[in-house]
Amino acid sequence: MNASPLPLGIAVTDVTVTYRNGHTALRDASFTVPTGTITALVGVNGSGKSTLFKAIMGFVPASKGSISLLGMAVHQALKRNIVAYVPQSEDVDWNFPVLVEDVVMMGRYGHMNMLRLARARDHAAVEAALARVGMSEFRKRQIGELSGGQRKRVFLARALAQDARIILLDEPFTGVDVKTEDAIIQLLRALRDEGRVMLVSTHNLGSVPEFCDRTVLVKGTVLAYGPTRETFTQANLEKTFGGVLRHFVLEDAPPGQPQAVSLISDDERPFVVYGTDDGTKPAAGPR
Ligand SMILES: Nc1ncnc2c1ncn2[C@@H]1O[C@H](COP(=O)(O)OP(=O)(O)OP(=O)(O)O)[C@@H](O)[C@H]1O
Repeated sequence: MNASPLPLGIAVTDVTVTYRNGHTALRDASFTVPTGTITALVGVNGSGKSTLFKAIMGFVPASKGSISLLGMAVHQALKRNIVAYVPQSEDVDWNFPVLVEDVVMMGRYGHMNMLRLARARDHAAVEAALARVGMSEFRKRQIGELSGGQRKRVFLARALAQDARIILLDEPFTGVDVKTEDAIIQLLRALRDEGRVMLVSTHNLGSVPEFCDRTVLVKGTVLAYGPTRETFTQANLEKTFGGVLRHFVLEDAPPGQPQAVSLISDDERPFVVYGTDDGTKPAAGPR
């Protein structure tokens, strides 16, 4: 007998979000994310990525459409601690005096009673989460005393302490060195292999084909979504980024090298598209 299929990790259907000032940041956005995947959320500044995260977290209401998380409505999923949000650095007050271990303990709040008294299992979860992101020795540090990469790891540890099945990461690589980025990617892969869902907004286009199974392209709505191989194409990226995409074509390569190379760069790591063997035009998609 076949096992019944797992519910979709995230299903967003025809979602429109209008802020109180009347600005519609997302219109009729639809996409799905299966469980056990890392999905990139890609788009220019102001295209609606954070708005999508806020709608998934129930911070802003959708004026139209529906969102389901592991088959549950958002409010049910939040109640069951299924979803965690790792915020953009700019959204955090780093001057707030709080220790690293206290930030990670916040991930346990949903598992505690109203008095928020941490029990042995909460301390154990915090310890395990800090160890997993390599931050155990920083547990007594003030959060404001950490580097950008260390801060990201602490917020990821908070999501792990929560044992969230769906983790939303808002630009986790901004201000992070390549070594830390690689360490975060390794961790995300391990979490994917445990069957969790990671939705990651990023401007590091070059890293997307490397570690994201799927991609959602956003520009005030969802333009395209699906396996990265099919979605993350030069044509789709041009639609998504329009004039702001820096697109260089390097030609006249030496013999034996790809005959044309396009560098598509939004911000940080560029996305490299190698040319066809006859050297006439760049092939879309990573190699
Ligand atoms: N609270 C708000 N009230 C009104 N408009 C908002 C609000 N928050 C965001 N917006 C607007 O909604 C649009 C989408 O913003 P959003 O923050 O979702 O973009 P983003 O894709 O996350 O951008 P970035 O890459 O810069 O983080 C923008 O035009 C923004 O100015």
